Amino acid sequence: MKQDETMKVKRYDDTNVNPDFVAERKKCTFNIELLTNIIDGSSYLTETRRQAQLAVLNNESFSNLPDRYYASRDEAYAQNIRKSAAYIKLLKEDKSISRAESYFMQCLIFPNEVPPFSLHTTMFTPTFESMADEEQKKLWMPRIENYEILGTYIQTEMGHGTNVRGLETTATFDPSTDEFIIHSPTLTSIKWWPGGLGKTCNCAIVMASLITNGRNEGIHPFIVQLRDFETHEPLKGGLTIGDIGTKLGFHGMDNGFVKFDQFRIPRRNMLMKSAKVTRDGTYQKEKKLEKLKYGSMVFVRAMLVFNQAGQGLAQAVTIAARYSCVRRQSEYAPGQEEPHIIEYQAQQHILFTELAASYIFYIAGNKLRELYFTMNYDIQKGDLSDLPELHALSAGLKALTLDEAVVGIERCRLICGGHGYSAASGIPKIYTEVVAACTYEGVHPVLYLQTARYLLKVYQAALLSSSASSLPDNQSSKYIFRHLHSERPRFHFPLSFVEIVEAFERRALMCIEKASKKLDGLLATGRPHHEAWNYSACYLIRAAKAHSHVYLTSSVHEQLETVRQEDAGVYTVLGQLFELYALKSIVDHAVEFIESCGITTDQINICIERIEALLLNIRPNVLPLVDAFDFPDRLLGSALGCYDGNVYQRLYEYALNSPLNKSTVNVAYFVYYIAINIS
Ligand SMILES: CCCCCCCCCC/C=C\CCCCCCCC(=O)SCCNC(=O)CCNC(=O)[C@H](O)C(C)(C)COP(=O)(O)OP(=O)(O)OC[C@H]1O[C@@H](n2cnc3c(N)ncnc32)[C@H](O)[C@@H]1OP(=O)(O)O
Ligand SMILES: Cc1cc2nc3c(=O)[nH]c(=O)nc-3n(C[C@H](O)[C@H](O)[C@H](O)COP(=O)(O)OP(=O)(O)OC[C@H]3O[C@@H](n4cnc5c(N)ncnc54)[C@H](O)[C@@H]3O)c2cc1C
Repeated sequence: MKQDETMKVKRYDDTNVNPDFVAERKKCTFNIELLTNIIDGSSYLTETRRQAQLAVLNNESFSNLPDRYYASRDEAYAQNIRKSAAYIKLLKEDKSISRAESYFMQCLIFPNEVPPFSLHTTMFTPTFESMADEEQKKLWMPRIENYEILGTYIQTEMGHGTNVRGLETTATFDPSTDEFIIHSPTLTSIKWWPGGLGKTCNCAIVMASLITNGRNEGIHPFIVQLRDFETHEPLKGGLTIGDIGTKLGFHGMDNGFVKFDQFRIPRRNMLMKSAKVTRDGTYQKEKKLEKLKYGSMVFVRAMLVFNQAGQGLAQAVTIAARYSCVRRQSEYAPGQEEPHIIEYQAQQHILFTELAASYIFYIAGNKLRELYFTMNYDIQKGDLSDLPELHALSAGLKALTLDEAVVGIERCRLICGGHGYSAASGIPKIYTEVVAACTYEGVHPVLYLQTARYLLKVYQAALLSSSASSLPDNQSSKYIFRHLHSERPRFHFPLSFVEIVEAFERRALMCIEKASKKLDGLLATGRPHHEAWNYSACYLIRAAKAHSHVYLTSSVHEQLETVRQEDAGVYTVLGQLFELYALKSIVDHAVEFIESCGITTDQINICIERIEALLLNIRPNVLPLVDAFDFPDRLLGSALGCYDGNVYQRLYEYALNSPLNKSTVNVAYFVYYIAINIS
């Protein structure tokens, strides 16, 4: 990105800060900037992010409506399109903007929004790049890269989302014209949900069952032009396209539907890297590359851990923490001034455990992102050996972190009392965006079961081997081999960090063993595999969750070991957060830890006591710990969570701006009440 020295503005306005915040910030015991670097991934990424954010803040084309929470759906969509056009123009003009910079810019231009063109970058382009052959890339990529083609990813249908093999849309090869005919044969086969499909995108990757020479060869990707490049009208020849209507959130996004009625596309619009149909209709495929077609789902799932679970929860926590340091309520000691609500242990327990979780998801999410890019490099070159690991890890972690994050966001809203329920708090918006990610890219029971499927395979392999040497070091399931044939250690309380990681591993191994036994037991009674699998689901899901917890604790522990060499202050606070998250999880799943680690209920009680001690340790650093997330006020969009802590003034301004306050007597009240009473 072109650097502009003149645009260096002060990040935070330190004038007019609530005096309570000034006092809170003075208690800080660690170097905030270092922690920010860890959250971002490096000091370089922190600087990159800040520059990108400044560029957005200083560009008027990216400004929001006076108040985003009062926008109707039409206005929200129009605003997103206006900002998208300015953003895409900028990306086209300044080719030096890197992928990371554009990502950071996008987050701030569209705070807590998935904008209509986002499917173009997150799914359409990656799927095309991964599934098209070289000739197709040469032909299409220049127009995809310069946004002349704006694409979405069309997979889900009204009747099928999870069961991808059950999709009904067909792509039948017609050798007489060298074309595929895309068709929606039933009401339930209408494509439903794709982001940006309703009004915005002009092209799409469409997943459909390929039929040639009378044989159904299964689901394949096709690139399909949907709209005229000049007029933007839907193409003639058999397309009915529209928006699917209002949802829980995503108001600025045109999730859409499309019904294909014998719509024709050239044969070469089938993406032909791993499979192809020749001119005479012969189908050929390279079996080993078959699973590449699921690749973009793996990508987005891996990114959602830091992007939605980590960042979403961290934003809600920032808002709740700042508000808790401003809000005073209830008489703590007779005759004394009301304390800030942060002083109540009940408040601290919720707030600090969610603060800890947000750090864990952020840091583990960053590690997963790095792992994804490392492994995907080989995968794209045709070595798919790491794909099962990456798929299992991204599916389980997407599910676990988002499951925990949405509960955490809601808990943050609740501890803000009545003002948490106001849109002005910013938390309802965060919730509706993050909870969508629990559905898109795969519902969680299904994803956990995918992870469990992989774990059982690893477990079977471990039973047959006594060493882990056959598994590469980056395999998160290596502990299964390591612990299967080794003695369980005696755990000492309070647990050391190393013991914490081993406790999570032992618990996961036990859950995997139990799931395997359950499945084998049902199979032994003569049940068919699919039935035995179905009635083992509760065990299998527990195993997948426990395994995902292993990745969270072990990857953050690895990060802690690095930090230990660098800075004692940051190591201490990060260690407290790590311990708090881990101990709370142990207490929440006490039965599993007691059984797998040979620990006692008394030792669980030691964990409970230790949690209370950690709340006291964390208390002085609470504002600095959320400041370290470094969220600009514009990103949070919250009257309760602003950096300066001037909560009440902002709430009042928000209310004064309510469209209902434009008149003193509302027209509807006049027409339906006063007028009727008069007549
Ligand atoms: C710093 C800068 C960085 C840049 C950051 C970018 C940030 C991006 C952030 C993004 C944020 C927001 C964007 C959001 C946009 C919204 C997008 C929404 C899009 C969608 O929702 S698209 C539709 C998604 N649909 C689904 O997810 C469907 C879910 N269903 C499944 O996945 C199915 O369960 C299924 C896995 C497909 C089952 O199919 P099937 O029955 O055929 O498969 P089996 O169970 O028999 O398994 C077969 C075999 O394949 C393996 N496998 C399954 N899935 C995958 C996979 N994804 N990858 C690899 N392998 C897979 C499975 O394990 C089996 O293997 P085996 O036979 O055991 O060897
Ligand atoms: C905001 C949003 C954006 C989206 N964007 C896109 C997009 O851009 N492109 C696109 O193609 N799709 C998109 N989707 C669709 C999304 O991917 C699907 O909704 C999702 O994969 C779930 O499929 P489904 O809705 O058919 O649920 P179903 O598959 O019907 O599942 C319903 C429930 O049944 C249970 N269930 C189903 N199957 C199983 C099983 N095998 N084992 C155990 N339990 C099961 C689960 O509890 C599940 O929650 C989007 C969805 C949303 C909400």
